[in-house]
Amino acid sequence: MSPSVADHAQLQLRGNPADAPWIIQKFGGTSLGKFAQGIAEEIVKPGTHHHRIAIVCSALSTGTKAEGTTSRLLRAAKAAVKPPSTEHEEIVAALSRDHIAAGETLIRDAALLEGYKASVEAECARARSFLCAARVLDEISPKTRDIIIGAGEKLSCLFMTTLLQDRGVKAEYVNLENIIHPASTSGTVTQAFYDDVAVAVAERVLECEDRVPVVTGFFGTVPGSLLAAVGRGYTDLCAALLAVGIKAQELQVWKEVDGIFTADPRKVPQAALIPVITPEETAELTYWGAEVIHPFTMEQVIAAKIPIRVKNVTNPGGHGTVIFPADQEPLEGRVPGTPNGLKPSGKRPTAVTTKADITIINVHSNRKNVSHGFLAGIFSTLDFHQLVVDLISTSEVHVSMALHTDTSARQTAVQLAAKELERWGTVDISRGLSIVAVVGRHMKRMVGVAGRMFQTLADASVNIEMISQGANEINISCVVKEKDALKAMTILHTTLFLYSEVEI
Ligand SMILES: Nc1ncnc2c1ncn2[C@@H]1O[C@H](COP(=O)(O)OP(=O)(O)O)[C@@H](O)[C@H]1O
Ligand SMILES: N[C@@H](CC(=O)OP(=O)(O)O)C(=O)O
Repeated sequence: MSPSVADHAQLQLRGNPADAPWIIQKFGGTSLGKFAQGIAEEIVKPGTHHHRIAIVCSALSTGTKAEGTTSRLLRAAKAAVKPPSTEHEEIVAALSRDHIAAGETLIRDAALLEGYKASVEAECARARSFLCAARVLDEISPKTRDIIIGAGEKLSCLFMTTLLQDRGVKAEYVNLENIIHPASTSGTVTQAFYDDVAVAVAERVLECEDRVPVVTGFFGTVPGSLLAAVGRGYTDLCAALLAVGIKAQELQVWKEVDGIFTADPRKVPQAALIPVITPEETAELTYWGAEVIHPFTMEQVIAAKIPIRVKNVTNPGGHGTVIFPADQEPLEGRVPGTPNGLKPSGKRPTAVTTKADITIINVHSNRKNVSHGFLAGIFSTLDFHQLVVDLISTSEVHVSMALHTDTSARQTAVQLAAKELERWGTVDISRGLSIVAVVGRHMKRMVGVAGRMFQTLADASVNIEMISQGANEINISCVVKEKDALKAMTILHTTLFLYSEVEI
């Protein structure tokens, strides 16, 4: 029997080449919202020439993450249990409209478009039914909230699957909503749990055969809840688990920057792209404000000796930044595209970064208490208020702590904690501060970085409120007034990154 027109069209589609190495590509919400066409035509499709590609998608955002689908679904979940608000219904209707509009703009094939629209409507109807159930029950469990936010990744993957098919790629929608067995969703999140998820996700992806898997970065209701256990940015972790389970050659995290820079390129135009960086340095940078990658992601992938490459959706030909330990060989041969191997030259700090919304709490002991209970008492108070200390500097009778107070809840918690801390002595609070951190693995063997850092800030009349060096010796941080942070970062970048240091 000769193939039908539809079969013929299917035969023309490009799929994954048999037995080629796997590359996992993770796309964030804003990249998908703004560059879906480029991702399909210039990244995924050409990727299948030499590799098997699986893509992991986050939920669409057209502007900032705060206005994106996940944030809107979280708002809907809140509104559902706050009658008489009908905001949840309006949000779901708007999400349906937005996803259908995205499809109408880019999907050319009428039949594919119709099928896509029906799937969007079905998915939105399902989200609506969970929200209505929450309204009736007058409560929303963490698991229900997980299911509701998961609709975001399902919608974006339905969109990307159809778009890829429309552009001649054999693609398969892979919904991981039920990938975790219900029996394992009680208890706590352990490494063994992540190992099981990695295996299950890889098995599901292998079922796609030559079709390019389009995988929901949402991977089901994890023990406790996804938001509590992993937090926002969980699609990075999902991509990491897939890369580990399938033994990928590389995990690519696609951003709207060329990779990791010596400073935030939006703020410091002279910042340079870092070709290779270690996971420890990346973790420090991420912690101090460079929003590059979810920290758990690195742990999982690096333990499996798989390099991570950060690349730019608007510059697919760029080398990007490879994250890999300096002293290891990757699982699958050399890291492709790193001419100097994994050991970049130059004995300078790697990067400088800042973190805003910092508050310092100073506690001066009244010496009426024995010093051994002093620190324990302070930390139990902070723990009670769920406050995390970013930096600490201490003597026997004086403690300064820098805390991230980016939400009004945290600001209130600091206020309450400070009141309670008065039992230990005099307490004062300084607000409106930023952390400035210099990070680099070579700093362990360099003399003079700290000296030059503080001299540079003094020369620029930047007042330093607090100083701290990380125990791993690859970061030196200080706290400055928020209004001085950009000046501090720029001047440190210019001074510390221009001169080589003396190695000891
Ligand atoms: N050292 C750094 N290198 C690269 N990006 C950085 C750095 N510090 C801060 N950033 C910022 O992190 C963001 C990461 O890229 P983006 O694609 O916008 O993130 P996401 O996909 O997580 O929304 C960029 O906006 C960039 O300005
Ligand atoms: N969509 C989810 C998960 C995620 O990973 O997001 P992104 O990849 O866009 O940072 C969120 O907004 O938290």
